[in-house]
Amino acid sequence: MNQNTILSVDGLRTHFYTEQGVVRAVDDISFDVRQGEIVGIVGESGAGKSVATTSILRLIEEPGEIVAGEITYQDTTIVGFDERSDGTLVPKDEMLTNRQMRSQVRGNEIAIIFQDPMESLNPVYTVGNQLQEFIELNRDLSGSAAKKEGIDVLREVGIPEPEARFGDYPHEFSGGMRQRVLIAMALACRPNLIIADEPTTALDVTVEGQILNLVSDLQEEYGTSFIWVTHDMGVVAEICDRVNVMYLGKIVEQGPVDEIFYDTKHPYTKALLESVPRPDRTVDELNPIVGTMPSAIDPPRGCRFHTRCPDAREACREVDPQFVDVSETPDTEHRTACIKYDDVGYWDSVPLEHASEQDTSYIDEDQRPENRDLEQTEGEP
Ligand SMILES: Nc1ncnc2c1ncn2[C@@H]1O[C@H](COP(=O)(O)OP(=O)(O)OP(=O)(O)O)[C@@H](O)[C@H]1O
Ligand code: NI
Repeated sequence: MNQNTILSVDGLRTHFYTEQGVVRAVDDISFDVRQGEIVGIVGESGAGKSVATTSILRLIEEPGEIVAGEITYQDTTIVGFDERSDGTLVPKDEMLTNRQMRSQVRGNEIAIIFQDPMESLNPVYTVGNQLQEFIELNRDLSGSAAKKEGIDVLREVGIPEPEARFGDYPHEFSGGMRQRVLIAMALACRPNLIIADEPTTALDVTVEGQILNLVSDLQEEYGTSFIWVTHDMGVVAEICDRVNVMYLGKIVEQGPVDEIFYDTKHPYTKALLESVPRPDRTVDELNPIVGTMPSAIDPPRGCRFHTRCPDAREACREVDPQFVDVSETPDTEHRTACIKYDDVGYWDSVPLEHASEQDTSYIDEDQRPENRDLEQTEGEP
């Protein structure tokens, strides 16, 4: 572990016990966050990004459950299990209670900003009212001091005439301004870590750019760490220092942003990069990722991405890829879970054929639509 690590997530699994089966939303992920950096979690819809971040705050609700792993924030155990002699896992004694999570961690140490500000802001109270109450609850300030702090923080996130806007209701703010209010609220408690779950997805590109600039500035000024959740590699390029690429409950690649962009290892990361606009490419060069993500209830065996992977081979259906270090230098910490880099039979194995959008790799070779020919039907009655 790096000495500046403030949060470490190790082997986290969060599952949902539904009538349809067990949803393996987060299925053994490990990553960390260091002081003052912005760490991205990127992936398509349903990859498990939000479940991962809500697990960190222990906000997972029924039928969901954190079933394994450790989450450590500074010296405190947010999640941890001891193994009994019969193999069952029991929560560790030192694990924070729900009450401690509420009073010591959420809000004042770790704050979260959600995608939809209207869900986090109460429409019947003024923005100033909510901000002031939040500050009074979480900091040692009351009355006019809390109000002054609220106005200051609104000014800081770039809300013009904050004194006047303090008495406005949430609906009187534009989408971008509401998002700034949420950032103000998160900042008002001076947290050490802010988790932002797609906070700019609903905004137009210009406003998104302004918010990202604001976050970069604040991050520099306060040294706050961020976990930034997004499906957009462009956003990752703009603000993140390191990134975790998630696919179907797993992290498939992690490392410094430059490495991930210019020395991409995992085929899924490559596909994600090719599917979003980049300043160095024209729109014509965009390639959407073929197919849809399989269900997290019954994920594919072997590598979970093999059903859509352009590089998949037979071995990818069998071997569960381990996270391997692909760093060129000792301190880069670039890892990926793809058997190409793990020398476990990939190169000797036969490429899988992907029939356009539909995955037929589970069908016997000679039964695939493209291989069925007259010779085979001859033997039939
Ligand atoms: N309450 C729940 N009950 C059952 N399954 C759930 C629940 N919440 C999430 N899931 C499942 O967990 C998986 C991961 O969901 P999650 O919301 O973390 O994805 P995401 O990466 O955040 O996607 P998006 O980009 O759309 O926000 C999905 O298969 C989702 O259906
Ligand atoms: Ni989400």
